[in-house]
Formats: sequence, structure tokens, C-alpha cells
Amino acid sequence: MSENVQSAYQEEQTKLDSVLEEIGTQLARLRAIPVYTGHDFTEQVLEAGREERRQRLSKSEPEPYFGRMDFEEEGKAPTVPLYIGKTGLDGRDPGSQPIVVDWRAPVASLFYSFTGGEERIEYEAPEGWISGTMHLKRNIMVRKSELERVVDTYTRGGEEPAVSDEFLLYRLGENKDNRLRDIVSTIQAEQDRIIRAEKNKALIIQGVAGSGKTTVALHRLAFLLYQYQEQVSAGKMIIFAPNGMFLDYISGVLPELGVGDIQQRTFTDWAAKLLGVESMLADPSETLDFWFGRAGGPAPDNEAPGRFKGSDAFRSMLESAAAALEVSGAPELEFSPWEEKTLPYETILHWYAEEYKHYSAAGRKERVLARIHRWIEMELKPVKPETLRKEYKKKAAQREKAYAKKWPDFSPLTLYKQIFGAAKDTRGILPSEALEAIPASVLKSTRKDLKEGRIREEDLPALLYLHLLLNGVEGAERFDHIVIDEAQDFSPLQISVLDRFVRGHSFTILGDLSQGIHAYKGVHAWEEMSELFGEEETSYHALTRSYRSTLEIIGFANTILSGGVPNAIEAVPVFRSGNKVRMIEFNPKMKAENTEGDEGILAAAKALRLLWGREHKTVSLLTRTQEQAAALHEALQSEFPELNLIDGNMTQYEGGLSVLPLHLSKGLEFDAVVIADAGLQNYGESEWDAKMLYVGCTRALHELWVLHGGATPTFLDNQGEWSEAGWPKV
Ligand SMILES: Nc1ncnc2c1ncn2[C@@H]1O[C@H](COP(=O)(O)OP(=O)(O)OP(=O)(O)O)[C@@H](O)[C@H]1O
Repeated sequence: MSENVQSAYQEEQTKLDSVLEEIGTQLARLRAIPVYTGHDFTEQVLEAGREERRQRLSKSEPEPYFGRMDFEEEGKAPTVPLYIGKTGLDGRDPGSQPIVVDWRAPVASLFYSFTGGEERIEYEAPEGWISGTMHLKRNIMVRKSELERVVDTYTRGGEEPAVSDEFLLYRLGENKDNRLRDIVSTIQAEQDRIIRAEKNKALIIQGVAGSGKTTVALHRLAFLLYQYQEQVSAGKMIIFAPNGMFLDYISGVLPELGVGDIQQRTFTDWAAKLLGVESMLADPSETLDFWFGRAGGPAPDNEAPGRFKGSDAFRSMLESAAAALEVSGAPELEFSPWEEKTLPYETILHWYAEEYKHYSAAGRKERVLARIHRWIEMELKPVKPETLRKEYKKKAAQREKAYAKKWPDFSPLTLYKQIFGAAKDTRGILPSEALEAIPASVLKSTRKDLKEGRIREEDLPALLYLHLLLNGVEGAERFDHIVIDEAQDFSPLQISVLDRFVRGHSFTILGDLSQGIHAYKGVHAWEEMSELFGEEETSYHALTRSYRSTLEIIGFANTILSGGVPNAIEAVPVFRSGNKVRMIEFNPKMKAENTEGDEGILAAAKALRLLWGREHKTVSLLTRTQEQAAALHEALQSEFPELNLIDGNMTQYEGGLSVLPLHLSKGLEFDAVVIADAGLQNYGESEWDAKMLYVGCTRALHELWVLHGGATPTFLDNQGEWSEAGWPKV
């Protein structure tokens, strides 16, 4: 240890001791106050404040902070070191310097945005821009209240002018378990800009694999809750992610950041519940099976049902249908509660079309019917004698009921059925030319589904849109912010629908077009989404640095993009070198002697044996189809009883050793990845195949082995210096 490092370490040890002592004292004082359990409201509020503080102090005790910066504010001397942590800690006395500054506080932004070269730096505080000079930026690792590492990433006038990545590399080199983690101590400047971006815009983030999109989005939510405390609440925020297992995988980050109660759902689950159609929903794995169930199956095109049902053209069609139903909403009938009393159709129409025109169709119907009811009551009042009034009242009630039934139900499902000709009464909802725009295969399959009482995931955005058009959105249903992860799998219609459910276009939309393996339903270019908003309402960010994988793995994955995906953005690695990617060939036809499996199974078993023997916490075997995953699981189970078989319905991710179809690995990461068979029998030469293998390869943090039975697609041919062939010498 150099002298400088030693003195820095000592300085930080002294500081840590004093901070821990302070935390201990504050905790002891709070714990000495008896917990209030009475009914006095003011006391209850005070107790809640104390409890929040108790929890905050206990949580921060093991790791009170992770960084220090010595920032000299212009015109304000002397420089006081600021310690930055996951939660802020106030001094004991009101108005005193905070002991630890929350990472989301305005001044803490300097810790992330300062990149070493700037002489004068500034940050935006509530009172305006504050400028000054950075003297020291230091990473401090405290674990279980023990000081573990002190790394100066910038010292003014020091030898190294630029902020070094040593601390980041240390973090990236660690093995990962079954949960995504927070990155507060190493957020990078480009990520910080996204985390702190203003609230009322649709942020579209294109980020290469492993660029931290999911992680950044979660940190952004924590930031928004801190920065806009008065305007947003956790209960009014939602994250949409692709499946239950992925939700489980990311579920630890927000609590780790001290944030609870944010809804984390799949779009399907949320939409089906809101529409009350859960029981009609076809098993989503049917669609996955169709696209991913057969090696060498068709690549998706614009006629794929999901693409069409998410398109702008279909949206216009839905709007026309809803408008037609709305116009023809009030039945062309007068209403007569008893003989010689009538309410003319023109009056009813006037109420419906003029007086209540600002309400949704369903809202107008409700109001008109309520008004008719009031009208009946008024008309009944003067009727005499009493017996006659009673007779009229009874008659009116029956007729009122019968009349209400003549109104359309304004149910999105009924209208949807009418559009596809799957309802008895189509009411001429759409002119026949409009229907011709629906691809014949889509029309046929959807009509069949609807007639049989079944809807699919791809129908949900349209049904929700009709729900919005016919019923509007209740204020209480609106979110303060929506995060959409893996947004390349969302359709423009889905985004339009969600836009009605969020205040001020407050979206974080993140994805990677190079990972667009659900191209049968998602967007093919971000413009499809950004066009939905005004220029002022969106902001586009690109993340090109990849933090997950080693240099070799990223180099290898980039060759897949350059060879197989036109115009793809290649990832820039953080310089972290590891082993080369292994390309291991086996003979797909030869059955190995004296074994139950074939060469592919033997190769997979050998790969797992070698990799699981190393210090990895998570190793996965990725297959082309679910069936192949199940077969490998069956064959390998006796040797690897801990091997988990993952399928699309899982809601928990266990980590450890897993076998799963490649498409389900999206969003996850593993210390080591084995592609079970990248041969031509599984992957063709299409862009879609290249994207699939790109997704699979970029799941690996430290090691990637690509097994292949015979020849591979040509985009796997030119890996330059990134790979070597054959098994490692052991
Ligand atoms: N600034 C950072 N410091 C430390 N680790 C980071 C940082 N940014 C990202 N990571 C790590 O990189 C990995 C990838 O992050 P994440 O899964 O959020 O990326 P992604 O862009 O959503 O990936 P993909 O699209 O490939 O699923 C995670 O292990 C995350 O912890």
C-alpha cells in the first residue's frame, strides 16, 4: 500500500468510526422512545416519522455510504467533504450538515456526472445553478460496517487526471446470483443523465445488450419518487416487463433502493384484469410455441397477427368502429312510460349527442338513462289518484327496463366481435372496404377465436383501446409514471393506449432493436413509437456501452450483429478481459456408444461439468426450443440434480444451474452461458435467427461456450480474435 493510499484508508476508517457511532447514538435514542400505539392522530404521525427513521438508520448501518467528494462551492469556503449513500442521514441538530447525502440529491449528481477533465462544474439545485471545483472523488466500499476498499478516482492536481474505472471493473468482475442488483455506487454519467431526466416526457432509450437499461429504469423510479415527492407516489407507478420470471429477477432492486409499492406487472396480466377477460385468455405459451417451438420456422412479417393488431392502420379502424357505434348509440325510438306520455326520440338524441357530448359513450348512456328516470319521476308526481299513479309507476319501471336494453352495451368485447364479424349483430359497424384491410388469415383466425370465446395477448391492446374510446379513463386509473422494459416487443398501439393511462406522457421506454426477437408483435424502428408523441414530448437516448460481459464476449456478439443484422448498433465494451469464447463442434448425427444420449447431450453435459466446477453462481444452457430444453433436462438430470428446467409460465427465478429455451433468457444474465446447439439445424441465416443468437450470447457475464452440431449460420463465421475452437485443455 502506498503512503497516500494508506493515509486515505486511515482517514476513512476514522470517518467511518465516527459515522457508525453517530448512527448508533441516534438509533439508541429512537429506540428508547416507547412505540406509540394509541389513537391520537398527531402522535401517530410522529410515531410513523420515528419508525421511518429507525428503519432508515438500521438499513444504512452496514453500508452507510459508498462515495465521497470534496466539492468547493464557488464563493463558499472551506470545502467540506460530502459522503454519498443510498439513503441520506441528517445530523442530530436541525440545520446541521447532513452526515450522508442521498444519492438522488441534486448535489450528488456531480458524483456521477464529473468525468475528471472539467475545471469548473455545476449542478442544478432548487435555488438555481451552483458551480464550483472538484478536489477529490473517492469510492469507498463498506460491507457489514467494515471498511473494505478505498479508491480515489480523481484527485485534483494528482497524477491521473481522468476518473479511472477501477472500482467499476471490480464490481463488474463479481459473480451474479439470481437477482439484479442496484448500481448506485457506480452509475455512469450517460446512465445518470437518463435517471435524472425530467419527468414529463416520453423517454425512449435504445441500449445495447447489457448497457444497464433495466437497472437504470429502476433507479430512475427511485429518483422520481425522491425528486417529485409532492407529485408522484409509488402506488401510482408501474413497470411492465415481459414475464413473471423476469419480474422476480428484478424484484430486489427497488426495495434495495428503499422504494416499495411500485407495481411490477406484465402488460397481459394488467390489461386482462382491467378488462375483466382473464378467463377468456388463451395460454400465451401457444403464441411462443408457434414462433419459437420449431427450429427453422417462419420469420415474422408485417402480416403476423400481432404486428397487424398493433399497427396504426388497425388503430384507425378501431377509432372508426367506436365512432360509428357512438353516433348510432341512442336507439332511434321514442320512450313512452305509459300510454299518452312520450319522450320524443329527438329530445333523447339531443341529450345524448349535445348536452352530454363531453362524456364517453358509456358515460352518456348512463346519464341519459338517469335523466329519463328523473323525467319519469317528475311526470308521475301530478298523476292522480294514487292508485293510477301506482299503476303508471309499475308500468314505467317495466318499460324503462325494456328501453334500456335497446341501447348498445358499449362493451369493448362486443364491439371487437362486431368488427371481426364474430357477433350476431354487426350493426354495419365498419364498411366492407375497411374490413378488407385486415389480412385474410388474421380475420379468419380471430373470428374463430372470438366465436369460441377466446382472446389472445395480441388482442388486448385493441380491446383496451376500445375500452378507452367507449368508456374513457377514470382519474384514479391514471399512473404518475410508466416504465416499459423490453419495449421493442411492444406495438405502437400498446404505447398509444398506455399514453392515455399516464399523466403528462411520463414514460421510460427502454429496449434494444437488436434483441427484437418478438418481431411478430413489436416495433422494427423506434420511430414507430416516437411518432406517437410530439417532438417536445419525447427525448431519445442511446446507451452503447455494455457493462455486463467481457471484452471477448461483446466482441463475439458484435460479429453476429455485423454479419447478420443490418444497421445494428454494436456494443462498446468496458475494458474487462476474460477467456475467449469457445466454439465447440460435435457430430449431430453420431450416437455415442454406450450412452442414452447423442453427442449433443454428451457435449452439453461436459460443458456443464467443466463450467459448473468453476467459481460460477449461475450457469445456463440455452436451447432453441422448449422441447429441446425439456429433453436435455431429462437427459442431464441424473448427473446434475440441481439443474432447473425453466418454462414460460414460471414466476420465480432460482439462479444456479438452468436449462431454458433461448427466448426465455431475454433480460436475464448468467456468469456462464452454453448455447446448446448453434448448428444450422436450429438457426437459419435470417436476421431473426441472428438476433436470437445475439440475445443468447449477450446473457453471459464471464464465459460463453457455443456448442454446434456441424455447420453454423454464416454470421457466426468471422469471430476474429474473440474465440477459439474446441474444449479447454484441462
Ligand atoms: N454502472 C454500472 N455499474 C455496475 N454494473 C452495471 C452498471 N450498469 C449496468 N451494470 C450491470 O450490467 C448488467 C446489465 O444490466 P441490465 O440487465 O440492466 O442491462 P440491460 O441493458 O437491461 O440488458 P439486456 O437488454 O441485455 O437485458 C447488470 O449486471 C448490471 O448490474
